[in-house]
Amino acid sequence: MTEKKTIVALSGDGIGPEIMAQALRVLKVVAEKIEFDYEVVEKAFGGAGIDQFGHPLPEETLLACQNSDAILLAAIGAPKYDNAPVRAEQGLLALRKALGLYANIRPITVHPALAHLSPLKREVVVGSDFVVVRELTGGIYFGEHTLEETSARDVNDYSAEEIRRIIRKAFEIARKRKKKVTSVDKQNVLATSKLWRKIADEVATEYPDVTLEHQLVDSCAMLMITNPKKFDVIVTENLFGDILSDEASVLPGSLGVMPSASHSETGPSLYEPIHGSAPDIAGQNIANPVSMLLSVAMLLRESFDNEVGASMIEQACDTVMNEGILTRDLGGDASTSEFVDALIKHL
Ligand SMILES: NC(=O)C1=CN([C@@H]2O[C@H](COP(=O)(O)OP(=O)(O)OC[C@H]3O[C@@H](n4cnc5c(N)ncnc54)[C@H](O)[C@@H]3O)[C@@H](O)[C@H]2O)C=CC1
Ligand SMILES: CC(C)CC(=O)C(=O)O
Ligand SMILES: [Mg+2]
Repeated sequence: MTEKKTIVALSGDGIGPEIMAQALRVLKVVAEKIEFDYEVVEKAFGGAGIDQFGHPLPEETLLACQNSDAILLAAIGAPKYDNAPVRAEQGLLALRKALGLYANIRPITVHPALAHLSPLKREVVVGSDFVVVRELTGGIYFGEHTLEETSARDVNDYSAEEIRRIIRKAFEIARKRKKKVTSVDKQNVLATSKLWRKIADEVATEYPDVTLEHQLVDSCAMLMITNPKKFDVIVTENLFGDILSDEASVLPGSLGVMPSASHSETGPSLYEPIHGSAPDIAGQNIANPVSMLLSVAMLLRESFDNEVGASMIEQACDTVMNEGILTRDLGGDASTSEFVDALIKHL
């Protein structure tokens, strides 16, 4: 008998609880088929943490995450917490830091049968298949922030070691793919980027089988939607990775189909859609659950080495979308739960 695994579920805010409920429904069905023994521990986080405990990362939530085998997060943040003494987003940054989740992996693929869902030309998107490796626990999001009446300051800080480990991670991923790393920076202006580029060149010598190219972030943003097939693994700092990966969602057609995994050096990994809590559509059962479902697939594959369960979910998502059952963000009229009802029939 295999040991029971503990998955912490952080539903958070906005569409978070709706898409988490559907993800757990799917996980239950898949787990029965693949004989995956697990328990779900649900904890308050983000705005929900502020409501219940006065803090976006309550102590018991952090403890449960630290003691888990994997963490599934939906999304946090809502306008009502924007002027709270501690914002919901601070809980997310604090959790990433506390768990040492330095490597955020955001895969982007466009299935040929689903290329029509992209606003971009078919010949541009078909065959796009790359990964954004975003540094997640350093940079400007974690530097000092000062806000005064007539001035403001945010510090962008990176140590050589922080850069080295994320670049190495990108090379390791590239080694198992098309063996190309594009390191994205703004070294024509920023000191942090000059260090970033130097370390990337150093790390490249450890991986003679992988090609390294450098790209400035502004032109990278353009290339990502004019020539996305040129990319295999993009590695970049926290802020740039945040922005570029949301931009990349234009390729498959919606933020609602974009999953991610965040890894530390030793502890549990966290899986979450790249999108936020979408307050504009919360509570209506119309959010696209695919990003959340694909995050569950990544969890099964990467934390539990369960390729069968992961592929089952991924293929079912593709099949249902290919049948034209789509949520509104992709031009359809299926509700969140109708999409998942259809998906469960394909499992
Ligand atoms: N990891 C997280 O929990 C993140 C939280 N946030 C927070 O989310 C809140 C809202 O931020 P926004 O800038 O509006 O970004 P957002 O990603 O929540 O929404 C941007 C747009 O995409 C749509 N969208 C997002 N996910 C969707 C889905 N699954 N299905 C269909 N449409 C979807 C939304 O309706 C909205 O029009 C803020 O408080 C922000 O700080 C933002 C990004 C990540
Ligand atoms: C609080 C933000 C850094 C969340 C976000 O936009 C993200 O991680 O993609
Ligand atoms: Mg983001």
